[in-house]
Amino acid sequence: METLTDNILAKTIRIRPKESHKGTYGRVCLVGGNDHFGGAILMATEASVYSGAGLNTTLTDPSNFVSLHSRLPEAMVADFTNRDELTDLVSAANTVVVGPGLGTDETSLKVLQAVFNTIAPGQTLIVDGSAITLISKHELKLPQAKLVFTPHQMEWQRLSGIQIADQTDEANETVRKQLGGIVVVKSHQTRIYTPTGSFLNTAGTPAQATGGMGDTLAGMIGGFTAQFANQTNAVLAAVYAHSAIADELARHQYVVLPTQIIHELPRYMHEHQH
Ligand SMILES: NC(=O)C1=CN([C@@H]2O[C@H](COP(=O)(O)OP(=O)(O)OC[C@H]3O[C@@H](n4cnc5c(N)ncnc54)[C@H](O)[C@@H]3O)[C@@H](O)[C@H]2O)[C@@H](O)CC1
Ligand SMILES: Nc1ncnc2c1ncn2[C@@H]1O[C@H](COP(=O)(O)OP(=O)(O)O)[C@@H](O)[C@H]1O
Ligand SMILES: [Mg+2]
Repeated sequence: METLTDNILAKTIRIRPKESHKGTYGRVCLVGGNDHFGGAILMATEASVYSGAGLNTTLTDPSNFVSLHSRLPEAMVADFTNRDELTDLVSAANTVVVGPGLGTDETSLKVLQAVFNTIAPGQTLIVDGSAITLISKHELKLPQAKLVFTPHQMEWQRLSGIQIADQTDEANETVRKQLGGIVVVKSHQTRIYTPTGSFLNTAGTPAQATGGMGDTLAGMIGGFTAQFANQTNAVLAAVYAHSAIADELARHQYVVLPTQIIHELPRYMHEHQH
């Protein structure tokens, strides 16, 4: 198991070429946010926008449209129950993030199945939060795509069947192989399992233990994978940056809010571009 350091940022965050435009930096489609968990998809979307993804569209419950637009005019919105719009927007994306605040009811399940039926093998699909719980509950068949799962330990227990106390590297890696793709098992020391090796994130702080912190990471992984070519490095860099920014803020703060991490992203990425 390799420990992540800021080397991963230098390997990943590129100085932007002059000759470029929003299309150069990827399209992200974020799917989630029911009528109770609007904040989750708002934070995920804000994290993707502030990570620098060129175009961001959020498929959510219409009750979240006004709050999303008033906070984040950069993002586009659409109703996640509109099947035609979902198909068009998911198909057009480089990266799709599904799950933050999606919920686990009948509508949530239909939305997730629509995403799974639309996604293509060349696209990156970040599977977070409620989407992980739904897959576990309904034993859903996974689509062909570049899959990135971002469970916390309880969600990983549901998805993998491995009890939290038994989540050893060996057991986690065995299930990752069965699932395919990358698995980010989030905890106070997040572990990332990839086809090319396993990584330990020793950055991060208990000041991060607050709702929305994982939704924010999912959006960052969305923004990083959409604009940086090496998908594994993009995931690793997002995990590291999320915690390293929190560590900076926690030097002077008892608690670090997800939105505070998001707002530091443009400055932090500027300092670490190569
Ligand atoms: N503002 C919002 O709208 C928020 C919405 N959220 C959404 O709420 C939905 C449910 O997610 P939750 O994670 O709250 O609920 P879950 O029921 O999936 O998991 C939470 C449970 O797991 C336990 N647990 C064990 N180990 C853990 C670990 N290492 N990290 C975190 N929890 C651990 C917790 O104690 C808790 O009982 C998701 O879709 C999520 O995106 C949450 O992110 C909270 C904020
Ligand atoms: N004590 C801690 N130390 C370091 N990181 C933490 C700690 N507690 C939580 N985190 C981080 O916060 C995030 C929580 O994710 P998650 O539980 O999915 O949050 P939510 O679903 O509420 O957005 C993960 O990235 C996790 O690593
Ligand atoms: Mg979560």
